[in-house]
Amino acid sequence: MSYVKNVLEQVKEKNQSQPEFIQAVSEVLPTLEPVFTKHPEYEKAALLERLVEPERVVMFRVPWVDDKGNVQVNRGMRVQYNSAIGPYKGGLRLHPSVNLGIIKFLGFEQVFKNSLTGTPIGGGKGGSDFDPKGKSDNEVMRFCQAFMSELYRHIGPDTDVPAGDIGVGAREIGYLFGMYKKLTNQYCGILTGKGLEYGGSLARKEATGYGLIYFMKEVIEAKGKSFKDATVVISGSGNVAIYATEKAQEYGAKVVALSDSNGYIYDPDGIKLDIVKDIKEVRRGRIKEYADTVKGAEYHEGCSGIWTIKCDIALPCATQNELNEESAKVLVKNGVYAVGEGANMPTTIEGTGVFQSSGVLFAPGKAANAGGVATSALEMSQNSLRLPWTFEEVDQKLHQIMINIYKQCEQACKEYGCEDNFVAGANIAGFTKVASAMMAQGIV
Ligand SMILES: NC(=O)C1=CN([C@@H]2O[C@H](COP(=O)(O)OP(=O)(O)OC[C@H]3O[C@@H](n4cnc5c(N)ncnc54)[C@H](O)[C@@H]3O)[C@@H](O)[C@H]2O)C=CC1
Ligand SMILES: O=C(O)CCC(=O)C(=O)O
Repeated sequence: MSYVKNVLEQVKEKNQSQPEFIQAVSEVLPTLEPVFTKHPEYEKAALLERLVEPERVVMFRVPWVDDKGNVQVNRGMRVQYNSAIGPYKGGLRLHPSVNLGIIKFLGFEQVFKNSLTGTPIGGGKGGSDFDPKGKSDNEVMRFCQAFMSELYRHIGPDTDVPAGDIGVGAREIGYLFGMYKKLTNQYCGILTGKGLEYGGSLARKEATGYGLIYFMKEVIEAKGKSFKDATVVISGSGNVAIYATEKAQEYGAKVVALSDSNGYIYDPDGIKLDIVKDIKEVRRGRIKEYADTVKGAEYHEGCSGIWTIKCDIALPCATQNELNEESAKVLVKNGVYAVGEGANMPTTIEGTGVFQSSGVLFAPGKAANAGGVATSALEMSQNSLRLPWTFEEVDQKLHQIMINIYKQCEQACKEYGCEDNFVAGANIAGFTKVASAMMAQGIV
């Protein structure tokens, strides 16, 4: 058995109750075989055994009091995965499904993604099984304060810089920042995705969605295709989905569907984004309300039906494993030619296999959605400089970073003979830099 296969077997053995983590590692490791063949010294340094194990996992209780005066207890965690190329960096997720295996899969992905951005950030991820849905602002604030009252001792602007993810937006970042400042008496860039009034960066809110479209533009234009007049289906209706829709529309695409965890909307005339923003960003409502407002739009219960809509480009931007083998086959049958992951690991391994074997251009999340964390790194730079950049400056840097990520993936594919396999390209390109840094830093 090869070294890589052996390590993968160990990961499966040791983490049996963490299916998402095993899935993420199983997607990455086999694609790294040729790198290990080229670098036998990595095996001697047990590089892979060290890479798959987080440097540190912190798990803690989060007690808070709800509006009725009842004490609630959630579980909080932060996985500080790898700091070879910079301080740990990655979002916080608040969702009832959060568990250690999910946060580990996200942290593992983040290591490669952050490396691809070309900025000096290591990988981490955190969160809690707290469900912000249906909670009052005061309850969310008390939860965030309780969460930070433990987390603050493990993070720092040069140690670990969290940000948002599912369920964590500007409101939550504000409450977390306020508590960190109170506890430490320090005003610093401890979180990214901050409000513009207190150290946030212009274009961070838009960055993941815009970055996805910038990346996909490179992918499809290399094959003579364009967003102009393309029919696009996007799942989710949160931060990533909304701004992917905005940029795709700006490039002339017709986005015909969006979803949330209850169901999806189909608007054959093209989604009216101002209505979605009002529902989701202002009123925190359900996507169903769109069909109540817009004539000719349909609402369907259930999430996976969105993939039965005929489209040229599909962009899963909601959550992990939302696009399975069966849905992938339907998309292929309906003529999809490109799929770009705005979410983290939204496609199952089998679904990815269907796209790849059908010649569909498939862009994995760790490359395609890296624009968010890349812009977080730009926010950190602005915080260190104590100077804000204009929207245009940040957006232009983001665009260039996404082009560079595309080029790195393409280059790795060429070098290792896996042309157009962006999964392998992204894994190899992301891994190479982290591996060199780990080798240079000795056995730590
Ligand atoms: N916000 C960011 O900067 C980045 C986010 N991501 C990833 O993008 C994905 C979405 O994150 P955000 O937009 O930030 O979160 P969000 O909380 O703003 O939105 C998530 C959306 O997905 C929907 N959703 C949840 N489960 C669903 C399901 N099973 N089917 C359909 N819709 C579902 C929710 O209703 C919500 O509309 C996640 O996988 C996240 O890890 C990746 C890179 C950066
Ligand atoms: O901006 C960040 O630090 C976090 C982004 C994130 O969580 C992700 O890339 O999945």
